This record gives sequence, C-alpha cells and structure tokens, in this order.
Amino acid sequence: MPNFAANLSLLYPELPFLERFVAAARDGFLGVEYLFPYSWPAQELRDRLVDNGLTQVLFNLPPGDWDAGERGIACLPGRTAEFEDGLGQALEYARVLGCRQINCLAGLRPESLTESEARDTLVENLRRAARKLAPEGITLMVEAINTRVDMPGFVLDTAETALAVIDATGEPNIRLQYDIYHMQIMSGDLVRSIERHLDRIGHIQFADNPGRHEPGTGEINFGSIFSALDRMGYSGWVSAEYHPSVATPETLSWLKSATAS
Ligand SMILES: O=C(O)C(=O)[C@@H](O)CO
Ligand SMILES: [Mg+2]
Repeated sequence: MPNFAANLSLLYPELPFLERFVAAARDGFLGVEYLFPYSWPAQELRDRLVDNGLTQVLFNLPPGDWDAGERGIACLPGRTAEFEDGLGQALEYARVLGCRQINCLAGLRPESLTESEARDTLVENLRRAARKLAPEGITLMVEAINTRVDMPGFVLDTAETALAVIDATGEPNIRLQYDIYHMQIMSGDLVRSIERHLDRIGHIQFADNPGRHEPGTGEINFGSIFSALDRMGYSGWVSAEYHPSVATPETLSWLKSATAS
C-alpha cells in the first residue's frame, strides 16, 4: 500500500485548519501537506504534527499574491528578489517542520512575457533554489498543472514540459510532482505515464476527474493505479488533494480499500 498523506488545504474543510491534523491522524493518514504554512507560527504547526504522530510531507514556496490570482512567481523576471526571500522563508519553516520536500509553483505567464523569457527565468530560479536546499537534504518539486480547466496560462502543463525544465537546471535534487488529476486532464494514459517517469517522480497527488472530488466520483480507476504504484515499487508519498463532495470521513472508502489490500 502506498504511503498516503492528506492535503489539509482541501480535505476537512468542515473543520478549522488547526483541527484538521487530529482528524487526519484519526482517519489513518500518516502524513499531511498543505498549500502554505506561512499564516501560522512554525512551532504551532510542529506541535500539531508531533501531537498526532504525523509527517510533514510537503508545502509550497510562497506563490506571490494568491488572492489576486497569482499562482507562483518563479517564471517572472521582475520578481527574483521576492522569489529569493520566499525561498528563505520556506526553508525556515521546513527546518522546524522537518519537511524534506518543497514544491515550487512555476506561475502563470503574462502575455507581455515570451515563452522563452518565462522558461529561462524559471530554470534560473529553480537552479538557485535547488542549490540552496540541497545541503539541507530537501528535494525541490516541480508540478505540471492542467491549463484546460483549472489554471489557464500555467507555464508547465504536462509531465514532459516539467521534466524538460528540470533537465535544463542540471540539478539532481529537483523531481517531478505528478498530480494524477491534472495529468488525466492533460494526457491520460496514467499508469503508463507514471511508469515512464517513475525514476523522476518525487511526489504524487490525486483527485478524481471531472470535479476534483474523492476517488469513485469520476472516471479514474484508483484501485488499479494504487496497485500499479506498489507493483512499480514507488516508495514516495501519495497525497489526497481533492475537494470532498461530502464530509471528509465519508469520502475515505478508497483509503480503507487500499489499507485492506
Ligand atoms: O493545484 C495543485 O494541484 C497543487 O498541487 C497546488 O499545490 C498548487 O495549486
Ligand atoms: Mg497538485
């Protein structure tokens, strides 16, 4: 069975954020991730992890002005100083939380920026970030996000475009964050695609499609994918990053089935 984590930004929306840790542990999750830790003191988050025996699996670098629609600043040439500051802040949180993986959101490309300007800036920022994180034993993740439904304009939209950027950095501690939901929308053929990129994948997330809800609400055969991950020997985390269609504990039959098998 894969090591399952709960994304606390999306799961348990029925609870205040800090109460989601105990709920996730009670429901059988071993790890948690969330989009951003920065609104809470790191020590407070650490206490929740320790009290509930949970591993902090991942969080994102600061994304710019999220409420204004920004989805990362790593591809934006005028924002490199801000990127650097955000990296420093993320590193401080990662140290306190014992977190070994940080995701870098590549960002949306404004029309004023050419594709190659955005790509060059992204590669340079990723390279700098990876070099800063390497001595701390932290792996930098890069995620491809679907541009058809959720994030039109996001600069990395397939596993292949993300891997090409990772390759261009030449840094060994950058890996692909493979989100099954986004990849189903952009390319499908999930098991073969995961198998093809297995040695480059550092982290997996999932939701069913369409709707981005729990497994069983859409078209993806999760039983088959989770078995395939075991068969391939995938040893990383697999994180539930979906919008529960009902109260979260009622959406976890996939976890019970995976635990039973
Ligand atoms: O949207 C996703 O998928 C994520 O993993 C987030 O971290 C970025 O929005
Ligand atoms: Mg994701």
